[in-house]
Amino acid sequence: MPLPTRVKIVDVGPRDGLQNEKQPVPAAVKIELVHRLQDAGLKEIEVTSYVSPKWVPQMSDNAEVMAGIRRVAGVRYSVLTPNMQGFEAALASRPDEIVVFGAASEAFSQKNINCSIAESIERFAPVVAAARAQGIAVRGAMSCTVGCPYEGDIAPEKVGYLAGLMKGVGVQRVDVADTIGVGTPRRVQAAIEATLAHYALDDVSGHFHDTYGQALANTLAALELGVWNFQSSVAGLGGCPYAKGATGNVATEDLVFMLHGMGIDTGIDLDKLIDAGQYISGFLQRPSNSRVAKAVLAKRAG
Ligand SMILES: CC(C)(COP(=O)([O-])OP(=O)([O-])OC[C@H]1O[C@@H](n2cnc3c(N)ncnc32)[C@H](O)[C@@H]1OP(=O)([O-])[O-])[C@@H](O)C(=O)NCCC(=O)NCCSC(=O)C[C@@](C)(O)CC(=O)[O-]
Repeated sequence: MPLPTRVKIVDVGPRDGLQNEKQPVPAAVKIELVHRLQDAGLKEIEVTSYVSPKWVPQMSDNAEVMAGIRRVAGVRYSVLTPNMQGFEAALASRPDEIVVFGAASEAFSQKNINCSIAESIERFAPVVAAARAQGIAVRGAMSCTVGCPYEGDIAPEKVGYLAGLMKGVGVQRVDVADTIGVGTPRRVQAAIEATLAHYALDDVSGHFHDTYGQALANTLAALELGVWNFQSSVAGLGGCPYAKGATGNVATEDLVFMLHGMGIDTGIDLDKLIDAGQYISGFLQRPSNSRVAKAVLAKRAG
């Protein structure tokens, strides 16, 4: 399969990147981050989540953040909605896309959303139907498609099973997420292939955390299968509250550098993206996790 010539990136930094942050991040900072990402050319941004503020306090300003962003035509703003309560709350903020999120691991499903895989699908079904009736796109995040912090290795069959359930309730596209970053290229390909039994190539994206330094290799493995949608996090921000020790997604800067180096178009201005990463890293008072950002900043400093 020839490699794709263009790639679409969803920056999940404002949501996945910040949800686990212990220090309060004011809504104004999150809004500014979204603005800087869109100014850098991102066409899809995962802004926030409508989940329980007791479970994920950092996202409790969801409505304020969504109300504060300056929308740009052609940019898709997505939010996570695990159930009807979240969807109804999100509706007022007019997201372009909602994300239901399930797991290929029973244990992770219980820890993350307090229900079994089967129950999660029952919760998603009315959310998906309501969103589609309102003309809102629906994405499904599939966590732990390679490994789970509680169950260990996850077989591709479990990924295929979840993808089939997502498809069955009308989820339009799905993310193959390596939540704890233990995936290696061939195992990630197996998870993607299991998903491709239910979804077309154009509707499958890769979401790779970089905990074990495998995320770019896994991206290349996904590109080899023809996947051209990916999620990443500016400055490599992030981690999941229910996956201890898991670090952030692959840094968007590193992903863009690799893709541009391979002649694959992303529509993103790397310098502006690095500035966006510097903005949030400056606020958090720690260096960016992006190796590319570190290298470029050192070069800029002369
Ligand atoms: C899913 C729930 C809400 C179920 O939580 P639950 O306790 O089973 O829900 P419940 O229906 O029994 O309600 C209990 C309480 O939660 C409230 N509640 C119920 N629903 C909502 C809602 N939508 N928004 C706000 N509040 C809500 C509800 O009002 C009630 O409040 P109380 O009466 O006790 O004051 C809970 O488990 C939760 O919020 N979990 C957090 C999940 C989360 O955000 N995880 C991180 C994101 S997933 C991720 O990072 C992985 C991903 C996507 O990036 C891909 C990857 O890398 O793997």
